Amino acid sequence: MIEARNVTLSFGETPALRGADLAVERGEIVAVMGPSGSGKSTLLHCLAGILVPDGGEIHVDGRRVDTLGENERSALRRDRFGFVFQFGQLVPELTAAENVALPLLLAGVRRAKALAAASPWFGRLGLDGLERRRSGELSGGQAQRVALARGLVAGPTVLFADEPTGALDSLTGEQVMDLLVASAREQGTTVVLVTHEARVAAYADRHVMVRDGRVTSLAVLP
Ligand SMILES: Nc1ncnc2c1ncn2[C@@H]1O[C@H](COP(=O)(O)OP(=O)(O)OP(=O)(O)O)[C@@H](O)[C@H]1O
Repeated sequence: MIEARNVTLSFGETPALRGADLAVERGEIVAVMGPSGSGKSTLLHCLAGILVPDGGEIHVDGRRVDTLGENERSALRRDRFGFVFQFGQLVPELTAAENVALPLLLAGVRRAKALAAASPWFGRLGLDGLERRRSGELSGGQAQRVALARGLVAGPTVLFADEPTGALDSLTGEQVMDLLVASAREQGTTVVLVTHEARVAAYADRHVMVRDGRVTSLAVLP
């Protein structure tokens, strides 16, 4: 489903990726671990077509991602990928329901239909009654569950999650991870999860370590 081969990327003089290789099977949940600054987020951004590598190849869901133009990459992100980031990054002016519906609205789905598709996610993720709140009126855990619903509402083939529980306390983080994993399994969504926390990585089927811009080890979790 995902294959990265010898991916390199530098920010000016700083090499962030120095020949990273990664393969992820369809439906697999893979945790990308490693020290701060090792290149985890850069690798995720390359896989997701947010950043374009300097070298190497990236194939995701049958498409070569690294050679696509900006418009094609943005269409691929919108249509096939879902995202959850550390701080949720909800649009503050929109209600929770509108935030969840956003990927559908951006894909051209009519407002009523998009909001109808967003609606079941509130019950599914324990957010009933919060549909009309804005992000400033949600707790961190609620906001992150809204962000998770937004990441999954369009039925992505791959969910990219970068430290999705990084801003949450451990209990709230566990609730978010339980929901993320259950929802991904239910939809058969492949998940690439960047985390530096072993507790979070333990939710994955497998973890890989990134060190100095390379994927250095593969391990099957017990
Ligand atoms: N936009 C940028 N401009 C310049 N340098 C960058 C940029 N993004 C990342 N880097 C550098 O690239 C390297 C890899 O960064 P990256 O964010 O991928 O690491 P990370 O493993 O995700 O770290 P963390 O766990 O701290 O988030 C680091 O040296 C970082 O300083």
